[in-house]
Amino acid sequence: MAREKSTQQSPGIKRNTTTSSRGTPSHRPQAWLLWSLIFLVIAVFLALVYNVYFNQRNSPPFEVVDLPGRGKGVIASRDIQRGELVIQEKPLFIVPYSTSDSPTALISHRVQSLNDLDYHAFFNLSYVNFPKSMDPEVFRDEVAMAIFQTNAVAVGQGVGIFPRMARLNHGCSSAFNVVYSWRQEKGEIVVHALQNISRGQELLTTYTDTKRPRKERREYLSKHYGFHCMCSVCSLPPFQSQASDERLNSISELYSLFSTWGTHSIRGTEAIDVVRRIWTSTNEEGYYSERGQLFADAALVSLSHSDVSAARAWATVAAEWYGYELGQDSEQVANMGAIIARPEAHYAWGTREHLIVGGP
Ligand SMILES: C[S@@+](CC[C@H](N)C(=O)[O-])C[C@H]1O[C@@H](n2cnc3c(N)ncnc32)[C@H](O)[C@@H]1O
Repeated sequence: MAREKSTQQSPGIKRNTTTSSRGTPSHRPQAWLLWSLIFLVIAVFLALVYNVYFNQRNSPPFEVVDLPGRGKGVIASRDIQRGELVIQEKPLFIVPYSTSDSPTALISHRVQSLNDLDYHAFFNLSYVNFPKSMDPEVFRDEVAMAIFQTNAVAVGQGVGIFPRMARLNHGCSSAFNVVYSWRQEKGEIVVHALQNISRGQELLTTYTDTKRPRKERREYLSKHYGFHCMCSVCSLPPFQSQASDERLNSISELYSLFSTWGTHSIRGTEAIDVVRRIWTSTNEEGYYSERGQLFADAALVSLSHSDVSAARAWATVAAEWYGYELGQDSEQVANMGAIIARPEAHYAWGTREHLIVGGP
């Protein structure tokens, strides 16, 4: 019946489509319009969401701001995940470690060769340890040298200036949350987040090996960088600061002990045990740097002793931590992949007595 009805009605319906605003057929063009509108709204909404997401992923996740008592510094403009790439930068210039020329003349020459933009970026950087008796407007070469000493970082065979990265302030032990590494093949520096960083938190790198007591760290930082470190570790109350110092000392000693496996002074099983102890102590301290290297060394010990499953297991955790610190696309992660795939193909395979050393 319904079908019959609809067939019978169709001629009249056709006639009515342009004049009537009621009844099913006269709604057809409006329904079409309504659906188009809905699709349009959805498309615009998706484009907006994508745009926001895309911009977030592609604009730097930080801003450089003035921070009382420490000049400029770098603050997260959104939450940053552990392992995220935060800075990728080519140097303004790189100089060799040592030179027969006067270092001041060498730096001055490199700075004079910069284009206007880079020249200003260089002279915008901060500097310390500049004699008060000298007028910085007059002694430009000496200012350039002071800027270089305050901001340059070791890369490959030389020392370079990276103006963006140079805004990162320092933190000790558990306080630093980003790590830089040099990519020789691309001639650039990359900085990765070693810990999750919340929006508004300062990004801190480390200027020195901080696996040493607060007094030593502060002396070094004061001498070379002209500041008294008040990072979250240096500001711990006396009892906790002492506990941290003891842990850091013990971690350093454990690293030294581990290295004696290379001279056959400790057995493979003991070396692996030391790695586990370093892992526990660094967890307690909140010190996450250098783990990729530590676990890669444990993989090396394991495969040298032909312990295939330990080698694979250590290489797996090494790849994870290298991934955070140096990037998933780093050659170190690729090297661990090769060990996981074929430990026996490694040059050190079976170079020590056969031994089950044990995994993580
Ligand atoms: C490489 S620059 C870092 C960026 C610098 N704050 C700026 O304004 O460009 C090194 C200098 O920053 C300052 N600095 C770095 N870390 C600091 C910290 N934790 N506390 C106070 N000052 C710090 C020191 O003056 C140091 O010599």
